Amino acid sequence: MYQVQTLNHISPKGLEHLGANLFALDNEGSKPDGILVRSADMHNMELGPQLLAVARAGAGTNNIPVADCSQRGIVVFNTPGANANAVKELVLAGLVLSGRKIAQGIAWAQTLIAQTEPVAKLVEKGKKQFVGPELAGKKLGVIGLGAIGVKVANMATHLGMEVLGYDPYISIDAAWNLSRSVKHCVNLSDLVNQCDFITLHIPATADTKGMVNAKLISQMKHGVRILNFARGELVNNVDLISALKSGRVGAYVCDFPCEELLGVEGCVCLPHLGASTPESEENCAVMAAQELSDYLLDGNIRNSVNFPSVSMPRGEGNRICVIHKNVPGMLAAITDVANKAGLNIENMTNKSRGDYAYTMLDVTGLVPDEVGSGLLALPDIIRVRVL
Ligand SMILES: NC(=O)c1ccc[n+]([C@@H]2O[C@H](COP(=O)([O-])OP(=O)(O)OC[C@H]3O[C@@H](n4cnc5c(N)ncnc54)[C@H](O)[C@@H]3O)[C@@H](O)[C@H]2O)c1
Ligand SMILES: O=C(O)[C@H](O)COP(=O)(O)O
Repeated sequence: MYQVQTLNHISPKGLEHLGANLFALDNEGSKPDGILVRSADMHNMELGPQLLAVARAGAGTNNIPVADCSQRGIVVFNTPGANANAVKELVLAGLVLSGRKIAQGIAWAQTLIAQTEPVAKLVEKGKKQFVGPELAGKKLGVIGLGAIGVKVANMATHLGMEVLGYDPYISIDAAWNLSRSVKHCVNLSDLVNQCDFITLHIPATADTKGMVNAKLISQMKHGVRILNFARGELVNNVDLISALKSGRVGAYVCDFPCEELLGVEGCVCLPHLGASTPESEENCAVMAAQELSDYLLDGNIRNSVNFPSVSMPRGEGNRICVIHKNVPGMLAAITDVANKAGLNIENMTNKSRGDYAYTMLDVTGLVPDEVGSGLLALPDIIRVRVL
């Protein structure tokens, strides 16, 4: 029986994939084998030695100590694309909100109740303060053309916008899915200096944190409207607020409110609603639960952010799963231990990713305990499981 701890509310449709005969679900989870998480911050959590995997029901993994997990042989999964449509639809709202002063207009309309003049008259007198531009014919810059960025870029072409995209690491899949009318920018300056609207769809990493700062803003068009449905950390808020005050930035629509942004004119804050649809919560939960179950029960890895994708159909016999460093001689050393124990290796697979690698062997014959301890005694072996 595997213990699975849920750190956030996870859609019950996903949890159904963790059958009660094999998995015990628990919010507290003193010694979980697996963790299911959304945005809960895990950086200061103590992760026990028994923890095998963390599955993020969502895209961003900056709330998880991924590097530490890698060193300890804890596989971290996410659910690529499972909430992309939900975010795309909210970006559509964000585009309109950033141009048409809707949030400000709604707030103002609410104040009319206390006035002496008829509301309809006040509306017609006051509406001119909320005039804002249309999207059609304007230029939209999409930074990051992954699962969400591609959907946003394609959608914007259907709104009559001219779309420019920037992503130096674009995947082949994403490139195939991108509308041919999206203009490819090879550097960021080329994108930011011509766009009326800019939308961010990149992960928060050491390289991207604070990338929207005074320097980048100074290269943007005067009055540019910026949308951030990716992560708050991507934007230097002090620089952004000063640009909103000077009018250099016309509006900032952001899914990540924080103390300094609230109440700033021109800033529209949403409470991290990008993935908050029943459809997306369900998609993410189902995918995360399946990834976790497949790894815990069969050792297969799909959609990990720190280990390679490795899977084999399960046959008869036992499976030995080894997480190790990506260094020469590991395969020979692992198979040597299996051979010495008299095991016949029926199938074997090995893949590496950066500094780490993963090897699975399907063997016939009972696997004696010495195999596990023998493998763990080898240098550069991080974790061994016999399933
Ligand atoms: N608001 C929300 O609720 C919500 C929901 C889902 C995702 N997100 C955020 O959006 C981000 C993107 O999600 P996704 O599903 O599209 O992820 P993704 O991994 O499919 O796409 C990210 C893209 O960013 C690109 N990229 C990385 N660094 C870049 C850089 N410096 N410049 C340009 N491009 C760069 C990558 O090549 C990739 O194509 C997530 O990491 C997460 O932080 C927010
Ligand atoms: O990275 C993500 O997938 C989003 O930020 C969604 O986060 P949530 O699952 O907490 O809504």
